[in-house]
Amino acid sequence: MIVGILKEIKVAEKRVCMTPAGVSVMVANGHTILVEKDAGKGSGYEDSAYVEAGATIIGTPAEIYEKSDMVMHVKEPQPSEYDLIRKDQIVFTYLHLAADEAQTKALIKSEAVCIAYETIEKPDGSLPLLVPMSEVAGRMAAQEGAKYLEMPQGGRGVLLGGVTGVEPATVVVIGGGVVGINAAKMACGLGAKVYILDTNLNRLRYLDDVMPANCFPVMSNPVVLRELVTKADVVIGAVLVAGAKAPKLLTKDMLKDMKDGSVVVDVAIDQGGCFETSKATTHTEPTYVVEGVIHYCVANMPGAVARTSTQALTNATLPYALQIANKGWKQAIKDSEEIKKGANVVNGKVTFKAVSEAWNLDYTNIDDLI
Ligand SMILES: NC(=O)C1=CN([C@@H]2O[C@H](COP(=O)(O)OP(=O)(O)OC[C@H]3O[C@@H](n4cnc5c(N)ncnc54)[C@H](O)[C@@H]3O)[C@@H](O)[C@H]2O)C=CC1
Ligand SMILES: CC(=O)C(=O)O
Ligand SMILES: [Mg+2]
Repeated sequence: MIVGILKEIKVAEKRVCMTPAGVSVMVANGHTILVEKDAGKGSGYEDSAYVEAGATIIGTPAEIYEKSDMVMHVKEPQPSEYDLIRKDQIVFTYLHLAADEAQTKALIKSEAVCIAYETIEKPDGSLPLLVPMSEVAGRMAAQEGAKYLEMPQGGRGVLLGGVTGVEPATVVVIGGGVVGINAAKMACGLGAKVYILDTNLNRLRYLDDVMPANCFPVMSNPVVLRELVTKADVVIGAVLVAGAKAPKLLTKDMLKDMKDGSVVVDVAIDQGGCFETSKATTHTEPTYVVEGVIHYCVANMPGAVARTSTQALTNATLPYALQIANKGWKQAIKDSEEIKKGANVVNGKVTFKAVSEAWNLDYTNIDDLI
């Protein structure tokens, strides 16, 4: 198969979807790999490293779309690419369609086969291609919270860990999955008092077992949330209902009761955000203020630590890219329930239920298309 590795064009996005090491594995499996010029530069991989791994360097995204059977990205295709996507072409990347109606419609129109990293799901319910970036974003969320609490950044001037004789900051993490546990680990490590909320009792039991003594796992409900956010210096939004729009848990009304100069980090913004006042921001302008509360809502947080993220992402995506390239998309889906769950829009049909529900579109079972 001819596989195209596109350069990221989202604002300040420096990741690339495959390292040269990943390319060498694809080439060893008999695939032709086209890499857009300078695709790896932001992550520290020169074109020469890709050539050494057996790839061909291509000058423009248009040429990659024209020549490839499968195109790969990190972030969702941007509007400038919509018309380049071809019928029957495989598009394999993060899509987050339940938060993006325009992209959903563009992918339907393209009649391409769009497989989303973030909805590929293992039998135990885990999301193997989301996990590495959730680890990164969770860890970063604690760092961003600490940073924006500093006064030069507009924060209320509280040190996350406090010091001898002075109370530490209070951090509330909503959602105790991969993002949540990673955010909580970092905040706990810095000495903050951390509440982590989830609706899944088994998950709370697990958190209770593994987290340190300054972490308090709590059953999530609106009453508890309202009470905790009034005490919070940092609130981190980390909930997910796979592939669906995030529920709005922190309301504008609750926000009014928060302390001025406190910080909210909505990691779930890629699925539309779990705070009522969230709107997506970029690394060049990451924050804005509502009701005196600093909002950080960057939808591609791992892009800021591209070197780490690119390696972690390739480690996870490569085995799936390989299966799709080796077998073709139909056979790969027939053989793998995990990849089947990744199918979001196929040949003009929406094949992921939560996406069809988000935009009131007809749903087609993928089994009818393979
Ligand atoms: N902004 C960014 O750069 C990035 C964003 N993300 C996003 O972060 C979000 C979280 O991802 P993961 O941690 O990997 O998901 P996950 O599936 O590991 O964890 C989500 C957790 O939320 C809990 N949950 C669901 N509904 C809830 C509710 N109403 N109240 C409290 N908890 C609830 C679930 O029980 C689960 O434990 C996703 O939207 C993901 O796409 C991930 C990576 C990067
Ligand atoms: C998961 C995601 O949205 C990201 O890594 O950018
Ligand atoms: Mg206020």
